[in-house]
Amino acid sequence: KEKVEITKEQQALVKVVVEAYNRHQIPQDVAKKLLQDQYSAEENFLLLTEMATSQVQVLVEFTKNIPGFLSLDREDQIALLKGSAVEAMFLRSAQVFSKKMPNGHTEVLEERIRKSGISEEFMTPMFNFYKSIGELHMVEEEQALLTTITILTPDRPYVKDQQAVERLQETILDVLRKMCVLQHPQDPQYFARLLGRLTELRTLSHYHAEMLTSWRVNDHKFTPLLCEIWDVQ
Ligand SMILES: O=C(NC1CCCCC1)[C@H](C1CCCCC1)n1c(-c2ccc(CO)cc2)nc2ccccc21
Repeated sequence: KEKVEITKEQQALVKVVVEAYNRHQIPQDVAKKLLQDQYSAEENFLLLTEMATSQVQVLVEFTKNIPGFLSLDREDQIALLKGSAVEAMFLRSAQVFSKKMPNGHTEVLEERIRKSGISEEFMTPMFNFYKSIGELHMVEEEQALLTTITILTPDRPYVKDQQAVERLQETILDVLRKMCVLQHPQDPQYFARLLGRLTELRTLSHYHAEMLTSWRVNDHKFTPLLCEIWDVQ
C-alpha cells in the first residue's frame, strides 16, 4: 500500500492558496439576495453582471497568490485569466449553489435561477453541472485547488510558454491528488472524478456567451471589464 504523504512545502503551498481563496470572495452573498426577493429579468441580468464583474476583480487578486503565477510571462498571466474567467465563475456559482442551506432554500434558489431570464435550453446542462459539483461534497482546500488548476490550464488561447504553466499546474495537481487520497481513502476514484468535473465545466462555459445574449431582456448592457474578459458586445 503506497504511503501517501504531503510534504512540508506542499502544506505551505496549500495554506497560501486556501487563505487567498477564502480572502478573495464575493463581498455580498448573491444566494442570499436571490432568496430574499424575486427579481425581474432586467434586475437579474444586472445582478449577474455586477456579481461577475466583482468576481473577475477577485480572481485577479487571487491569482497573485498562486505560487509562481507572477513569475510567468505577463502576457501569459493575462491569457490565463482571460481563458479561465468564465470557468472560474461557473465553478464559483456551483459552489454557491451547493452550499449547505436550510431546508427548502436550495429549491427556492433553483426556482429563482430558472426564472431569472436565462433561456430554458441551458438549464439542464447548468444544473447538471451544479449538482455534480454538489455531490462531490468538496472541502474548501479541494475547491481552492480545483479553481487554481482551472486557472493554470496550459492550453488556453494565446499562451506562449505552455511548459511553464504546465509545471505550475502539475505542482497543484500533485498535492490535490495526495489530499484526495488522504481525504477520501474509501473512494480511490475521487481525484479522477474531481478532474472530470473540469471537462464538464469547459463544456458548460461554451454556452456562456449564448446564455447572456439570449437572456430575456431588451438591452444586454455589460461593464467594460466584462466586455474585455467575456468577449461580448
Ligand atoms: O450571480 C450569479 N452568479 C455569481 C457569479 C459570480 C460568482 C458568484 C456567483 C448567477 C445569478 C445571477 C442572477 C440571476 C440568477 C443567477 N448565478 C448563476 C449563473 C451565472 C452565469 C450565468 C450565465 O452565464 C447563468 C447563471 N448560477 C448561480 C448559482 C447559484 C447562485 C447564483 C448563480
